Amino acid sequence: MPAPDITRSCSAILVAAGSSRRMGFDKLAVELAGVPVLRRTVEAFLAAESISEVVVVCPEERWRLLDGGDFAKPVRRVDGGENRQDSVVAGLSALSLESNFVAVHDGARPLVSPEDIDACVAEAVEYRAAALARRVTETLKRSDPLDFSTEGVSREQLWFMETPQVFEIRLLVDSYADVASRNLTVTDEVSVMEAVGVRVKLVESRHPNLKITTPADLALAEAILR
Ligand SMILES: Nc1ccn([C@@H]2O[C@H](COP(=O)(O)OP(=O)(O)OP(=O)(O)O)[C@@H](O)[C@H]2O)c(=O)n1
Ligand SMILES: C[C@](O)(CO)[C@H](O)COP(=O)(O)O
Repeated sequence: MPAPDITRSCSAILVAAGSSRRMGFDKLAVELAGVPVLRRTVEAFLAAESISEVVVVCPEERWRLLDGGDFAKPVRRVDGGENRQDSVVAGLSALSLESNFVAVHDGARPLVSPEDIDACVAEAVEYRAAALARRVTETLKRSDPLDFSTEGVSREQLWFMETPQVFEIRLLVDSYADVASRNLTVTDEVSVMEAVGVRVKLVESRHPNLKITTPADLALAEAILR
C-alpha cells in the first residue's frame, strides 16, 4: 500500500456538542432508518477516500451512540464548547497534524455523501479553502414589515451554506486565532475567512445534505433515505 500523500490528506472535525434546542430533544441520537444521526455522519466521513482521521466533538453520552465503533480509520472524541466556534477550536486542538487539510462538518448533517466530501476536499487542495453549498433556486422577496411592500431579490450568486467547509489546517488555525483576538463571533468557518479576507471556493452539493434542526427535518430525512 503506497504511503498516503499527506500534502493532500484531510482530517475531519465533526461538531456534535450542541443542545438541540430547536429540536426539543437530542437530535444527534435520533435514529434515521435505524441508525443514529451522529453515527450516519461519522460513517459518511469514514467512507470518503480523502478523509484520513475523524475527530468527533461531542459529550461522552453521544460518543456511546457510536458503540465504541471499531472503525477502519482513527476516530477520536473531544469535549465541545459553549458555542459552535468553541467546539471547532476544541476539535482543531485534537488533530493528529498528520494531514495538511481539515474538513469541518456539522454532526447534524447525516446525509452528506462521501462523493461531495471528496469533491470539496479536492477544491480545498486547489484553492486552500472550499465549502459545500446549494444554489438558491426559489423566488426571493424582501418584505417591509411596516407597509408590507415587497421587492424582488435576485437569486443570482446566492447560496445556502452547508458543510463540510475545508481548509489548509494552518490557514484555519491562524484565522480562528485572529478572529478570537478581535473577540468576533462567527457562525461558520466561511465567516472566519470573510473576517480575515480569504476567499472560499463554493462547491455545489450534488446530493441532499440538509441539517437536522427541527422535527420536520427528521421526516424529510427519513423520506430521502427511503
Ligand atoms: N456549542 C455547540 C453548538 C453547536 N454544535 C454543533 O454544530 C452543529 C450545527 O449547530 P446546530 O444545528 O445549530 O445545533 P444546535 O446548536 O444543537 O441546535 P439549536 O440551535 O437548535 O440548539 C450541530 O451538529 C451541533 O451539534 C457544537 O458542536 N457545539
Ligand atoms: C454551519 C452551518 O451549518 C453552515 O454555515 C450553519 O451556519 C449552521 O447554522 P445554525 O444557525 O447553527 O443552525
